Amino acid sequence: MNPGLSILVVDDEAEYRQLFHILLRDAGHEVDDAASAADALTKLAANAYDLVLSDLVMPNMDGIGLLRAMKAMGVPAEVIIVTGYGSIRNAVEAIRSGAFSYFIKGTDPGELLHEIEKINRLKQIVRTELDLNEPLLSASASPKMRQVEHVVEKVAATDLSVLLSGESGVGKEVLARHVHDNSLRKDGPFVAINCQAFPENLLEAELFGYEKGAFTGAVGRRIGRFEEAQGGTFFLDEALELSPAIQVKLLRVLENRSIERLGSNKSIDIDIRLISATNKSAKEEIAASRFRQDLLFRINAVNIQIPPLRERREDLDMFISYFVARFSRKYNRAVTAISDEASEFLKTYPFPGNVRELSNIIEKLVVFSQEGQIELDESVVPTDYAQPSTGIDSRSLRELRKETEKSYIEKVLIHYNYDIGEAANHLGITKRHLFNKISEFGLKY
Ligand SMILES: Nc1ncnc2c1ncn2[C@@H]1O[C@H](COP(=O)(O)OP(=O)(O)OP(=O)(O)O)[C@@H](O)[C@H]1O
Repeated sequence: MNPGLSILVVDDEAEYRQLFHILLRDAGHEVDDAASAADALTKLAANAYDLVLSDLVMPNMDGIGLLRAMKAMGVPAEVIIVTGYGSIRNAVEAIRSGAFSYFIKGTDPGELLHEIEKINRLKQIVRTELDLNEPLLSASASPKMRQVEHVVEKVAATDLSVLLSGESGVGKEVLARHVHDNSLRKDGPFVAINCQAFPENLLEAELFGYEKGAFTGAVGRRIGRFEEAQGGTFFLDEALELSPAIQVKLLRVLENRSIERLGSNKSIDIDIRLISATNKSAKEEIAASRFRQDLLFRINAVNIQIPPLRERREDLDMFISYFVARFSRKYNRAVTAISDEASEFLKTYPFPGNVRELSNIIEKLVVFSQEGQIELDESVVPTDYAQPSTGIDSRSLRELRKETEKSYIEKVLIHYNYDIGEAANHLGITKRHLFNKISEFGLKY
């Protein structure tokens, strides 16, 4: 449950002020009220509110006037307009003037609370004061991840070798850097190499370096990665992919704590801490004789298994908030809400690509966000997750969905005589979402 918002209720009728006051206070929000737009502007100048819930029809300045005055003053609070006149024109005007949402007096107050909860979801990001320059590695709600954090805390400051196992994208490299940053070697270098990225002959030269003339093309001396990592941490990604020949050489390095550059017999002492990563099962690689048991002992003093994201769904909310905040900042987008559809997708999608995939998806959703709201954009949803079309023609799934949606929404609107509340209810979406669809599809109302 998110902590409450600070809300200013603006209504010229005392009875409604009181009603909303009680409703919102009971839902855990902090409530203040004002009897006119002028009164509200005075309060807004003196206090910070997250949300203004304003009546539309008031003497002197009405709700839309208040909204415009707030925008002109640069008040950042969201606005929900309340009216007893459930006409769509007022609602559309309020939304066009920048209101977050619209509520019709006398309809289900649960819907109002639901809209407020949407605003609240993202306000938490600002409140949690996440350090967006740092990865999210503590305060996990998942017992499996807490165990990982516990082990990392214990071993970071030692020189023990660590093998990080886990699927692609779970954050093995992120964790390796974290171990380094919390080790006694933190002022030394962190040198990462992906074993799969190099063909075998090049990998050896890359790791050990070479002297001029060591092989054709070795036109000058080159320091290898082991040497570059002197005094720091050496991160060997995809370590179980190493060829048998390189495995023997690595074993020798770890046993002797020294290397020789290619083309030289001079031994150079090496002071590194080794962290390796793999998405394979060490047990299987050993059983299939693809990896040496003696080398595994050396690289695996401590084994840390990072669970896939689908096994730590408790952390999804935290990651969603973190990435939304991070990409909002990166693209300078003031995201204030996630639509129900987008939220539902993010909470149910299995994320086979783990944290990397979640991060990529949220980055695109933030880029596509409109009016501060993240909507579920079909082009962002992985294709194997989208529903397939029934007939085959030249239309993309996206076009087909749009057409089907447009004609269905039109039918529902006609059926309910353009009563937005009823139509939205029937469609199972919010009024705001329906307004967006009406304007997106250019529907008449
Ligand atoms: N805890 C985290 N906090 C923030 N971002 C994270 C975290 N874990 C993973 N990421 C994001 O996911 C991406 C993938 O992370 P990383 O490269 O560490 O995964 P990996 O397990 O090493 O993947 P691979 O096996 O494919 O190399 C990173 O670029 C980062 O953006």
